[in-house]
Amino acid sequence: MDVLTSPTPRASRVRGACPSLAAGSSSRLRPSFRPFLVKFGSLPPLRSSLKVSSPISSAEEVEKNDAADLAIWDLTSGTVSLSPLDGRYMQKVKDLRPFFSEYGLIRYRVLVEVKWLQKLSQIPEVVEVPQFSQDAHLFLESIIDNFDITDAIEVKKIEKITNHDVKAVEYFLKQKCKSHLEIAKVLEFFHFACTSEDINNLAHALSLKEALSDVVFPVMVDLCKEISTMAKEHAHIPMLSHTHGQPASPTTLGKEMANFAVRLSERGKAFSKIRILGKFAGAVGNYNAHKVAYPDINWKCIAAEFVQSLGVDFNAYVTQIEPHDYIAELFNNIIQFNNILTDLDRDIWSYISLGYFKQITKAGEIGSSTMPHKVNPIDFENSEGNLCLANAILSALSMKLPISRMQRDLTDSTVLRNLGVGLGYSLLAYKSALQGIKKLQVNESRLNEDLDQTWEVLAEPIQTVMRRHAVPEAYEKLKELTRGREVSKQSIREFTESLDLPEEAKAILLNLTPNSYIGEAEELAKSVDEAVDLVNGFKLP
Ligand SMILES: O=C(O)C[C@H](Nc1ncnc2c1ncn2[C@@H]1O[C@H](COP(=O)(O)O)[C@@H](O)[C@H]1O)C(=O)O
Repeated sequence: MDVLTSPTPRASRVRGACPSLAAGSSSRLRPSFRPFLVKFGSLPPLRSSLKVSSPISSAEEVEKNDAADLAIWDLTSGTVSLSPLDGRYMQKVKDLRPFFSEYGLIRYRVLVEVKWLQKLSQIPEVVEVPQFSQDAHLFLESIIDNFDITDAIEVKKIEKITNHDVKAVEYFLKQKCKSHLEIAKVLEFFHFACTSEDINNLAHALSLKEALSDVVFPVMVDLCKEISTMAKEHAHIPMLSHTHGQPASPTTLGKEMANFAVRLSERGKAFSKIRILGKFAGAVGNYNAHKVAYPDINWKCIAAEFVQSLGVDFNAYVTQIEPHDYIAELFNNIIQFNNILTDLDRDIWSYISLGYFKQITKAGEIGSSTMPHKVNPIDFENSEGNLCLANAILSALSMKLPISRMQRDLTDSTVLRNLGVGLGYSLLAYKSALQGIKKLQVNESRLNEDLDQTWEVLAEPIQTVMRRHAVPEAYEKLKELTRGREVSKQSIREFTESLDLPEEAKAILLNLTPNSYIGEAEELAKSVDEAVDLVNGFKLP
């Protein structure tokens, strides 16, 4: 499976490797490398006048090439790829490839087909498939465990003839097993009574479940942890609020981060209620063929057992397809998580723009190509941009997938090939936000400067205490003092001194500064862990 984590030349032949648009870069490649790219579809052929003299003509020869060539391959395939997820950002999202590449889909299909044959051998009434020996089971398991890119390519070759991607998997398995005497006798029971969707829906369910648990959730959790850590570290640091973009009652930096940590972790908790569903009920969901072939078997029970044995919840009421409602529910929750993160990205962008955060600089890095002084908030901008793409794709999938004409149409097939794209843009956005957060440095003097210049924020507590002590027209008096006027520490103090208030109340007001007028913000931020439960990470049920 490792082969999919780096785009080796052979991997590029599987569906999913994008053909190039970037013809212009071709003539700068090392001569030995270029013909390979042409051969496998990553570059258009050169005009004859540009042809290099000693071309390498086969994949085998290229594979013998040195590590430097492969490094160039990495760089080159990234530079010419159509999709930025497979190009510029490949390193950040490549962990999703084993699950959502076409290789991944074929591998999961192989797994489901093999497990179904094994299950049939355990049903006593299916006498034609006797209990497999341990050797036969081991042989079948090894097909799953040792599945590699060569196998995937073999399936693709068969698909070229069948023009049916699932049938190609069945033929591949028959081919693979015909050398095993015991299994060879029951080859016709591969894909027995199945429609392709029986295989596909479970393959997609497994890829989603495993990719989320192994790759996406851990990064979401890291993000929440990082934000809660900020909440606790900066719990006590006062910050001017900006409702409507205007100076408003102070908060603390930590408390604002705590809000995000809690919101994001609530979305995380919601995953535990979303059941990943699977069907295995044949061509139109009623076990029609099954019942004719073996009338005495309780096929619904067998299907439920089989689906659950793969770690997927059973959906009994289906057409040809599992209706994908759970994918919509799952993606809607991710969309909400992404929306909250967009809100955080924009807030941090704004705080950086106000100077409340500085960003740690790295020698050699450039901020602006023309304004040498700049340190731009590019990580948060990258995150926001990719969240926009992620949500566009995830919501397109969530709106489309639950709709299929009558007992099925095939529109979902091509759409489902993009599950990893929506999650890929999400993962990239999470990683960019994390990268940005790690560079942040609080600029306390700048925060204090703003607080020091906005003594008018004390108008709210003064008028509230005046109202408590029944001073008439409290609000109106403070409005007269502060609205649209220059307000200083001095003018606020003089006003407070002049009030007809009990001495104790007055002393409290005179002690108040914009820095100390933060309510319970510090305590709320410090106790963020009570509201954010990340110990067990995010989990599907
Ligand atoms: O089990 C069956 O096949 C039943 C059949 N329904 C189908 N169900 C699932 N896959 C099918 C179906 N039909 C075609 N194909 C094959 O799907 C592939 C579609 O390719 P793409 O649009 O690139 O995603 C592409 O490989 C297609 O050949 C029906 O008639 O109801």
